[in-house]
Amino acid sequence: MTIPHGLLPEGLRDRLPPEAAAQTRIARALLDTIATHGYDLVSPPLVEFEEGLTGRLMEGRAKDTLRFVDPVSQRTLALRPDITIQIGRIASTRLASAPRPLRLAYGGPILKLRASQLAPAREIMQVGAELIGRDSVAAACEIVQVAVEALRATGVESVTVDLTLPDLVETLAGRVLAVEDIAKLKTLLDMKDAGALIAAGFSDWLPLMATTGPVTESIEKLRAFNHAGLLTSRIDGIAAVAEAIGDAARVTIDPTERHGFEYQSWFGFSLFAENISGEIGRGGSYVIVGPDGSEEPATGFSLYPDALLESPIPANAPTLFVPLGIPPVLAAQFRNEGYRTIAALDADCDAAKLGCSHRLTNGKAVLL
Ligand SMILES: N[C@@H](Cc1c[nH]c[nH+]1)C(=O)O
Repeated sequence: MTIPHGLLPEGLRDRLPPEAAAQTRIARALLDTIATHGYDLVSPPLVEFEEGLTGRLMEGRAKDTLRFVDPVSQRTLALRPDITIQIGRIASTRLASAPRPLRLAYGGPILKLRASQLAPAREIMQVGAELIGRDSVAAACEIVQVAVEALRATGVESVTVDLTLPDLVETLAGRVLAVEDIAKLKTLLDMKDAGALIAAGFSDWLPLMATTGPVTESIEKLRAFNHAGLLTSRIDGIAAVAEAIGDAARVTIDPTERHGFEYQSWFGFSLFAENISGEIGRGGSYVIVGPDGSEEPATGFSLYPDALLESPIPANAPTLFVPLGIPPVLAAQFRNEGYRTIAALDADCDAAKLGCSHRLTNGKAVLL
């Protein structure tokens, strides 16, 4: 069957005006804000050797990676499903001797093998920052603050940060439950199904489900669930992060949320905004495994700015039609003043049809 002209594979699409411009503008605003906090931009390739990418991923993400055989190297290559993994590779190899903490930023497309009904796009933009060499409370505070500030710089007003403790169940149950039971308990907690939890003999864990909610109450409830003080450092940690966020965002806690946190350790967070459906980003602490098996702590976040394109796209700058025969310096003057200019190339060019708001007439910008 021949593929109709112009058809793209499922989950892939063109971004047209004005959406493409809005996407670039948002990514730039995010990266500019991240850069002001001392994060240096790196730009890893779209494709790498499969082992390099999937070897560093937990199972969930590895399954979601698109691979192909490269006719040149005869090796299996993979398209990156997450730039954080590439940053880990760079930090543990080429930048292994750079001073720590190392602050790196990135932005570019990632690709997922499968789209879902809720997330139909397979190619999405990812912009983020990774703080390498630390997974302390101070690192968590910085990372969340930079993420919130970057989002706000794009014009998003009310941000919600949902804090989570990705390794909470292991920490609490590691010594009392068998590995299979831990896996079962985690699945039931993920489903937030109280009945099933009781039926499976995990009723002791019910109060944990009720700890989800606004930060102050949630921390109190978590402290009450803090058996043998196993959670003290974690609870103190998220309380400190919540305080550091202050009024910049609404803070909630969902201590058992693990979806999307396959490799994060003691600390994780998701970002949401008013009027935007779904998550806009997430982050947390994790471990980078080096080529010799050595481990280095890190903390970071990734934002998915495509979600922000749902909000109204601001209009273009005023666009000035420059008729035939106008000296180029005159048009340049108007560009310096903030106009976009569209130059007539021949007599067929029509200002209105080309979307201009003004026409250059007698040396002045006149509204069409
Ligand atoms: N890359 C992760 C988020 C993250 C960045 N750094 C640590 N965690 C994700 O997109 O889910």
